[in-house]
Amino acid sequence: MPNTSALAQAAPFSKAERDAVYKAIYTRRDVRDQFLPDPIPDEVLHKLLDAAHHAPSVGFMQPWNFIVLRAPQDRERMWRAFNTANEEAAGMFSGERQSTYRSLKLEGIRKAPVNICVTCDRSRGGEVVLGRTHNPNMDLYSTVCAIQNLWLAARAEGIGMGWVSIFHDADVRALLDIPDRIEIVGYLCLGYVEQLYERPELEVKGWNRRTPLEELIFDGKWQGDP
Ligand SMILES: Cc1cc2c(cc1C)N(C[C@H](O)[C@H](O)[C@H](O)COP(=O)(O)O)c1[nH]c(=O)[nH]c(=O)c1N2
Repeated sequence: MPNTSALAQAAPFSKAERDAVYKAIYTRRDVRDQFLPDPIPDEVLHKLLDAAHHAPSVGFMQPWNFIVLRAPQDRERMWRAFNTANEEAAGMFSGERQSTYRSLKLEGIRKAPVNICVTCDRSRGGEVVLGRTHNPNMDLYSTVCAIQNLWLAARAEGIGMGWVSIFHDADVRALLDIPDRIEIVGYLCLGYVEQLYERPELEVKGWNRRTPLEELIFDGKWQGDP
């Protein structure tokens, strides 16, 4: 018989609590340039990482680690790796799209006082992991859930976060001493903010727009192709 004694009431959220959850979701932004230099106190950073650590994970595998970088010289080295990759990325667009790309700021590595590299240890659960037996990528998806928890908790604490993925994996690995068996999932920049874009910056700057939700919902089976 399952032991149900650990169950508690699923206490309903008050209106204010519900509003706060949606406020975090809808006003969260990817931050690149609005970071203030103020340090993030250790206890606040710990709260954010603990929120990340309470994300769901396949088989309760908790495959994540958080490499925290604060030293300006460490962040400077990461920025140089970004810059190399970003030059290559710019060259992959042509014409006006390339000029727009070059005008975008796509990271806050040096401006944000804290950078965090989030990794996934694919071997943490042993050979066979509950829920991952038929799709090994579930551990990576779990790690992304942790990053989203971190992003929303940061928003609630007045801290902006930006995800930077314009790197060669090998550069990040070498700079942070990450062994081959560990997957690099996300590189994040965090710092206090006073201002945030009301809409995604990439929309404000004409790079892309939000797809109407109705176009993305299918009834019963795939209906995306004519
Ligand atoms: C996996 C992944 C990777 C990246 C991003 C996001 C995610 C989920 N985003 C941020 C992205 O551009 C942003 O989320 C969207 O433009 C939507 O904007 P808001 O997050 O709503 O502000 C991002 N932004 C950026 O400026 N440089 C980058 O390298 C990346 N990389």
